Amino acid sequence: MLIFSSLLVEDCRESKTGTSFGGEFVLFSSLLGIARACNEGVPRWLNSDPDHSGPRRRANLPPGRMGWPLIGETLELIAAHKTPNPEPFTESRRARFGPVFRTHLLGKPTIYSTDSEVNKFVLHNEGRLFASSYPMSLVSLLGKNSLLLTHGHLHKQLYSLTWSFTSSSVLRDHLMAEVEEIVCSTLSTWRSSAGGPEQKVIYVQDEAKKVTFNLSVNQLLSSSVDSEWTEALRKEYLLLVEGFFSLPFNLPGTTYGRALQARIEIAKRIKEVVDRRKVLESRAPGDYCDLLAAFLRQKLTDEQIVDMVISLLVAGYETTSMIITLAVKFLTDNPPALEEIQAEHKAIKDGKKIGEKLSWSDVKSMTFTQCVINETLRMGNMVGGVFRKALEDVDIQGFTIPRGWIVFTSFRAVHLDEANYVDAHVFNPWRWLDCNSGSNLNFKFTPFGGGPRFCPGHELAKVEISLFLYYLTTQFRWQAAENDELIFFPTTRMILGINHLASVYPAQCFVFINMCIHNPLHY
Ligand code: HEM
Repeated sequence: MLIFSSLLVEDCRESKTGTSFGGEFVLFSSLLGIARACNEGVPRWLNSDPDHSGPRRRANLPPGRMGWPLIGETLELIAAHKTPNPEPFTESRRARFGPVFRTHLLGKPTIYSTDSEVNKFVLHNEGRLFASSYPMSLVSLLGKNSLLLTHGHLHKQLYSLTWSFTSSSVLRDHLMAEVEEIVCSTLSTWRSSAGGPEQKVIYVQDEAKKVTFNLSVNQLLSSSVDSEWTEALRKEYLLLVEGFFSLPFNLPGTTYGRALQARIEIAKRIKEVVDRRKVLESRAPGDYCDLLAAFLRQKLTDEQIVDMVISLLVAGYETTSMIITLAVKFLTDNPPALEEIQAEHKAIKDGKKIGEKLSWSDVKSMTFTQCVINETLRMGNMVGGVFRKALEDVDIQGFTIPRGWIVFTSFRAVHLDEANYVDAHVFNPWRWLDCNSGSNLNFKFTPFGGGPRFCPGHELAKVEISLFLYYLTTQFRWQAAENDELIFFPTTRMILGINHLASVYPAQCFVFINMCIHNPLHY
């Protein structure tokens, strides 16, 4: 899956809100000997048109500007997304050129679409007119057999395998109990051990990440690994993810070099689990029912298994944990919404015996919770859009997208367009009451993408978020301890890391840094 941030640019999170760029990228730009060159009127060798679109095709291009040679408008894009308000990048171009414009991003000439109809057309034609496209750094780190990178028959096989492990029935019969257990055990560590009033710092983003990572590992490898193994893998995995946002220079000490090393280590660890499992399966076939068992049954090679495990961890980890974190933030900032979700959860809890777990129908009955999740997905835009490559010249809305060009389908622009949502920048979960399923709305709501690559984990993600919010609101009360803001590069995240200070009172409360929690309410 492509997040805006899966780029070839160096991450420089240390600068948090600044618009400076990492050393590798600055070096890269200097090497290019930057000279501003708009598409019109530059010498041919400077005109960054690697596909050499002929005059006919160029005449039909959507309007726009290509920015600097080779790096195009990448710096402007990143600078905008390192602020809490990246919209001007898109809005200024949309106002000047219309909803579909050309630009040059991440080394490629790009058609940038803020139009839901164009997005729909592009995503539905995956594999025919367009193919998903990822930067080189990501390809090497994920591995060529990753579900996100495969095409054709292999993609279909791996996709339906993944889908079969996240379907409603699997969720209802198996996965939900696992999610519940992991959420409850994570939240139980927040409680005051002494039982008296005390203050405690809770890092909600980290806590959410523990939940989603542990769950993914469980789902993939089940009981074949213990918590120590999982934590060691998570550390390597964090290094790997850093590499997604770096220049693909495999030099010692670079982010990308460290990420490649981490990938080798992760592959070794996963391979050990696979070898152990093969022995166990040969002694007692059919004892396991996780994804690894399914991969082995389908006779995937070790290399394919490693790539699949890595890509599934990538796809579900940061996306879901960040939406959990954002949902807590939006609720904290909106007391009426918080009260309503608390009331919904309390009504469910009141109908339960002490310690009784949630049922599938309980989750399905959480109407307002689903509204909160939809609104968080719309405003949070964890996946701001996806990149596709045109496999041939494609004519659409009177324009031609030349073969080899990239199309960026911006979900973010559609989700925050006033023409699609009244007061689009206001968190208003009630807007979903009339259309709770949030199913696509004719491509005006696509947090999980669309077409043949529609997110196979969308239901699982919603269950994880619902359960986290349920146990949070029924066990704790909280208040914001300090303000924080969202930025969108290299991924959607809080500037301060959305760390929450929890002030814990005996059976009553928790507070966070940034947003906070109050107390365990007897559960
Ligand atoms: C809130 C959480 C999530 C969001 C916002 C999200 C969003 C997306 C989006 C937009 C895509 C489409 C990418 C494209 O078209 O290129 C996608 C694909 C994918 N997602 Fe998710 N996702 C989430 C959670 C999960 C989870 C929990 C899993 C775990 C199974 C998962 C697994 C995948 C996979 C494997 C793909 C690739 C499908 C393909 O390329 O065929 N996602 N996701």
